Amino acid sequence: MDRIRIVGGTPLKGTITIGGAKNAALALMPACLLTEETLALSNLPHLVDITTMANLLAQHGVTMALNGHAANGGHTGRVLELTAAAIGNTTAPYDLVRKMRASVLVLGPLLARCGEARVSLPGGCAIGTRPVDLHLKALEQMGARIELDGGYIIASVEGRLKGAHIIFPQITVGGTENVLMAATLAEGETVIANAAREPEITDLAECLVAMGARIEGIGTGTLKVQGVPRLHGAEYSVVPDRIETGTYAVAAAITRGDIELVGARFDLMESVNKVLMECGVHVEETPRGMRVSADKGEITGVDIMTEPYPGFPTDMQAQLMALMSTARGASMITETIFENRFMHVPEMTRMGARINVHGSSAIVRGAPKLSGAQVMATDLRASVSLVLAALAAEGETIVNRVYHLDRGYERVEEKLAACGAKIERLKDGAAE
Ligand SMILES: CC(=O)N[C@H]1[C@@H](OP(=O)(O)OP(=O)(O)OC[C@H]2O[C@@H](n3ccc(=O)[nH]c3=O)[C@H](O)[C@@H]2O)O[C@H](CO)[C@@H](O)[C@@H]1O
Ligand SMILES: C=C(OP(=O)(O)O)C(=O)O
Repeated sequence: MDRIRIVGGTPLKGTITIGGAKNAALALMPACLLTEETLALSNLPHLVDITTMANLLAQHGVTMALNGHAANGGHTGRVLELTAAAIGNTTAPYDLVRKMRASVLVLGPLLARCGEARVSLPGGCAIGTRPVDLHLKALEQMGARIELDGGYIIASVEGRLKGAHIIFPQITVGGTENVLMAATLAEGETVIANAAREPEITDLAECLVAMGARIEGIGTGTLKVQGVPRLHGAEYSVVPDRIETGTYAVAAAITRGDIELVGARFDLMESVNKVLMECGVHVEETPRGMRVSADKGEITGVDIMTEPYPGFPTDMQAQLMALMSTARGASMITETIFENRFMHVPEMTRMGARINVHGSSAIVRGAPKLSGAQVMATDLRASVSLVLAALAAEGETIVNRVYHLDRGYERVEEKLAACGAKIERLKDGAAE
């Protein structure tokens, strides 16, 4: 298994280009199942999770053409044409779903288009149990019959799904996406109240509108969808990744460097930027994106609580914890979305970070210095938080189990090395 070797201590300086958002792309790709025409997605990131979703869609009968790297509004990224002319298979098998939980996003579209779907239940993962009960209850409200059998969700509906008034008891990003896609082809009006407002949902809703869906309230907590009998093809560009942006913003801050994040959407970064500025990081919008810099010794501890958008994202919690580990003073980081998202703590502690976890909160006391160590990555954002800590640490760090990182970060070592980081990938079997 590949590992990453980092020798820390260099302030990072330069530019990093931000790619398309993994979590937007993973919702946009299954939307192709809603029409027999072609959905062309540009600014698609080159990530393992995207390949997994492409493999899943291919076995449902989707044909795909990848049109290489294309310039797209200043961003780089690939264009993928997805055509679900005929859906030959409505089963999403365990082997693909277990690799990536977002696979469950084929459920709503398959049910709406084909009247049936058999989707493996995604299991829990390192960050929590992550049930999909709210997705299923909402689809049942829309007239679907749902049974669980042999680890599979078996869903069917006679005729079309029916519009319904859905009130999510808890904000769910995936649940909102599944129901939103299903509702576009349902009979009548669906209201989704307490809908998630993440920019990735706005991206999905705008793409669905480009495909002929009728959706009101985009970007708000109440989505109103008038179902239509069919959708058509469209061309759509994936929104830049706000979590990748935030991660590299922390790379600039933690190394007390200066990086311009080209292609970043400044307007989507409000909660993250507010925290960065509160702890003394300089953040400014530039014509090409945003610039993040920090001076030596300047960062102070701040308290953070993760919340649904527009609050501080759980997907940035581990990265901020790495930064707080190098800050002056203490900070309290409270995780409210997932019950087990502090898996990075013991590994950061091995690098000299001073962190105590009490239930859903972690108290971080800034350490005078972090030191390089062998560490193990447990999930995607935990992995990158260890890379960030390593960039600031004295000496050498080896991050093991790098495959988590490749799920969500494109060419991470190349992007960081271009800003002066001493970082290399040790290929499976290579000497340390
Ligand atoms: C591919 C993708 O976009 N992943 C993101 C998505 O995950 P995902 O869509 O899985 O996250 P949700 O917003 O659904 O989960 C939020 C919370 O609700 C709970 N829940 C959710 C659904 C359900 O039916 N029942 C239930 O109890 C979950 O266990 C979790 O505690 O949003 C998360 C929250 O911003 C992000 O961290 C993930 O990166
Ligand atoms: C938790 C994440 O992804 P997923 O929902 O695919 O596990 C993430 O992107 O941080």
